[in-house]
Amino acid sequence: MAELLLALDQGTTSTRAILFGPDLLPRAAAQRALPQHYPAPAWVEHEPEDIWSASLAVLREALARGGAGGREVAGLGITNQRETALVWDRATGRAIHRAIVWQDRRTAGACARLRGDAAASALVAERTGLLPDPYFSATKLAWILDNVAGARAAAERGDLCFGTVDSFLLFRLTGGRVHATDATNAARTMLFDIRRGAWDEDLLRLFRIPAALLPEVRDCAAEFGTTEPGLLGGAAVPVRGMAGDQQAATLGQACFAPGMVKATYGTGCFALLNTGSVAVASRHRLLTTIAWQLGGRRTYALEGAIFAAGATVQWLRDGLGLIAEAREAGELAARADPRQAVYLVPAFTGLGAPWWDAEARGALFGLTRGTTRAEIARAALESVAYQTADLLAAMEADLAAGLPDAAASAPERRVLRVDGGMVASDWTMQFLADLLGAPVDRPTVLETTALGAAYLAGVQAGLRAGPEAAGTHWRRDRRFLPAMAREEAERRLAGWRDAVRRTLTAGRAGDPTEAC
Ligand SMILES: Nc1ncnc2c1ncn2[C@@H]1O[C@H](COP(=O)(O)OP(=O)(O)O)[C@@H](O)[C@H]1O
Ligand SMILES: O=P(O)(O)OC[C@H](O)CO
Repeated sequence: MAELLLALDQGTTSTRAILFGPDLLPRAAAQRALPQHYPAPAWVEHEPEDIWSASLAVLREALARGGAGGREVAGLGITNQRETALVWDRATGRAIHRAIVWQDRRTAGACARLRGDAAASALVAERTGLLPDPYFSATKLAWILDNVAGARAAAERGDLCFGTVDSFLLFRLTGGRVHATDATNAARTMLFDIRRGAWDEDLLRLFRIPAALLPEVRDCAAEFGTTEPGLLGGAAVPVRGMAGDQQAATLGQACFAPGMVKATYGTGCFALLNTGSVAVASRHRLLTTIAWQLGGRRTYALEGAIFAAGATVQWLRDGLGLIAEAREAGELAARADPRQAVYLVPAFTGLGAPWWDAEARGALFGLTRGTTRAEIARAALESVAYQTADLLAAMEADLAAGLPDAAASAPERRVLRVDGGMVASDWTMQFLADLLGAPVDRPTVLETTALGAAYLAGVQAGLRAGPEAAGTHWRRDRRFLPAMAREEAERRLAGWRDAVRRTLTAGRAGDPTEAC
């Protein structure tokens, strides 16, 4: 009987496939690194054929390692790096340009002009819940249409397809039969009305995007078609789940109730707070996004993105040479002099939410002759917790203003569920709990993104109950409880906010709860 669930997690730096049992416990996995291309400063591209070949390879490998054939798979769930834009030929499936990655800043000028236009900015915010920023797909797509010879005319004739990575992979897996995406990925394009759940004609006009390019938008758990029989284990595997990676992680963390929040600590950090059926408009420069769409009903989230989380540890290792391996950062931090107040503001590529200061650059404060690599390592790990505290403070303020019931009535809201490579650091997780004054829960399955995709496929296959049902697949590995006195935590937070204020470019305040 087909009861296995296969998840494909196509991320920015790697592509993973995990085969899960019907109990949602991982059985086998495979992974490939994804080459990055930097053709100009601040440009980041991926080769579409690399994305495709790595995806196919890891799917086949995970099946082989799990000793399973395609026939035993009840559903494949696809989850992906979000916003990254691809355009391909509808007849051949060949991309007409490399994928323009979410980190790519080539359209910063166009976005700055848009931000200068109050009516256009308001339209973007109101319809999409986003801010005019190169991060999102719309201006990347427009760039491809304007810079690849003949692309715009071909798009208008309906000869081309646009999609995020999920949509591209689905098209390839189904042999070009299905051009579709899901609501969470559509929500990151800056072309989608998140309240109506439909592509928005005003935005298509604003960004000059022909509607003929766009994929059909489906629920996150849906019939997305079947894979070509020759591709996976000799069978046509049904694709039954799809979600952007941070939304999939929110499902993997079972943050099903309004007020529940998860943070994923990889290179950067993405925190999502479930706001239920209400799309809360942020007054603190957080994003409003679709958490998932099931049975045609949308659940929304507030999202905050931090650009440098694990990246600060990579900097300690590769930039400064202070450590040889990531895990040494925690050991070093534990030996730091507790009397020294050293702060690192890791604005290596500017600061994300709630500041959105692209021009700010990193800074170290509080150095003395007694400062050693231990205090710097501690400041680097602490910076991740301080930034999380800023995000959560902004979320709390938005929630209180936009959803007072959830703010008051969700006891789980005070617990932060964490995942991603960096949560291996017990030292950092303990400091996070200390600073937040709230429990921090680390689950047993840390691959929450793949877990979320498998969960969606399982719901569609009828093997799992949907989020409304009682019970959960989530299991705790460890809870970190706050052990620091509140006054001490507040004193440290005040020191951090002073450091941020001194790092921000002129005219910005250093208090994350000040409305914009
Ligand atoms: N024990 C550890 N302590 C601190 N940071 C760690 C530890 N292990 C891994 N990391 C950090 O976690 C990040 C990798 O996490 P991962 O979830 O794989 O990221 P991504 O998906 O963004 O590539 C790296 O930036 C690494 O520096
Ligand atoms: O691929 P990741 O894990 O770095 O996630 C990227 C995000 O989806 C970008 O929005």
